Amino acid sequence: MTATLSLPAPAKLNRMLHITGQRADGYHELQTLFQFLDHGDRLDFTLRDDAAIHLAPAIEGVPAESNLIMRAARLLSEAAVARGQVASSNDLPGVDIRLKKVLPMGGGLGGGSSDAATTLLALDHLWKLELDLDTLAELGLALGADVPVFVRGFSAWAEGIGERLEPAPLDTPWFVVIHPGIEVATPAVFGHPQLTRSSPAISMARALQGGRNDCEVVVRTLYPAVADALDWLDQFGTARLTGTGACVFCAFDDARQASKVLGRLDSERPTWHAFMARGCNLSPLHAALASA
Ligand SMILES: C[C@](O)(CO)[C@H](O)COP(=O)(O)OP(=O)(O)OC[C@H]1O[C@@H](n2ccc(N)nc2=O)[C@H](O)[C@@H]1O
Ligand SMILES: Nc1ncnc2c1ncn2[C@@H]1O[C@H](COP(=O)(O)OP(=O)(O)OP(=O)(O)O)[C@@H](O)[C@H]1O
Repeated sequence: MTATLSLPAPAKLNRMLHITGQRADGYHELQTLFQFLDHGDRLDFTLRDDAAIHLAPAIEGVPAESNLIMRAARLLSEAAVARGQVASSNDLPGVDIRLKKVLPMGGGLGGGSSDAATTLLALDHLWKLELDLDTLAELGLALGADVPVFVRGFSAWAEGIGERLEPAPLDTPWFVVIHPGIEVATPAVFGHPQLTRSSPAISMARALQGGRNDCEVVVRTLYPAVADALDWLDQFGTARLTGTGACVFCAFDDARQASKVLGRLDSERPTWHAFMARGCNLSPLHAALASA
């Protein structure tokens, strides 16, 4: 009998995001609070009798070899070879990976990064490599700045480019998340001359009291649809951008309030995609793996 490991790849929100500097290689130094949502993609992993790695269905516009899932699988198999755990990647069993894509791409919800982290942890488990989370997070960082937090699996205060992580005791409200139907190019935002790059560094305790997203001003200018979504959601509380957008979110004390706002969206802005989800401080991926 072939066993399938079915795991979530949750979304993240940046509850706040300050840009405190820029490194010599062009990457920006951030201070951000990451929190997971109980909403995201799902990946099924089934071992094969040969050594091939297959992913289906394909994501339109993303060639298989550029898909972060395939890149994560290859990176992990190369690491197993480099560490002498197997002589060649052909000695590892192949795997069929099925992706149920739920999260919008270029949405600031970290979907691709989360898929990559789920793949690293799933294949580490199925290939019985037993790499520790430090090693997997370091491998993940090579795939994207947001991968380490998904590998580690706890809500976090992040510094550096997102790789220095400390657990953060965040509240766990319900969120309404709106995707205004456009894709934001992260490099266009980080490359913009008007981006704030010199916010003073603050403590995590201060950030937990509330903060802004420094990308918001530039994203509002470049993408009027995002500005519209922020302004609409601001009627109900404090609307924020996650990452570099395009998604915006607002926190609510209970599910009833969140669902009322979703109802208003249906009638007032039927072309936007939106969902509600609960914030969680332990990643649903780690919760699922603990019982795998
Ligand atoms: C904005 C955040 O979503 C916050 O969580 C992330 O920092 C972005 O992470 P990501 O989408 O995984 O981004 P990456 O794929 O690593 O980087 C995309 C591009 O954005 C720019 N970039 C990204 C992250 C960062 N801290 N500084 C940057 O300047 C770089 O030009 C980079 O080439
Ligand atoms: N498995 C994947 N899922 C989504 N995007 C992928 C995947 N693999 C590669 N990509 C590429 O990565 C890009 C960014 O996708 P992603 O969904 O991670 O954006 P994002 O939510 O804005 O991420 P972040 O919050 O990390 O900036 C996509 O436009 C796509 O070209």
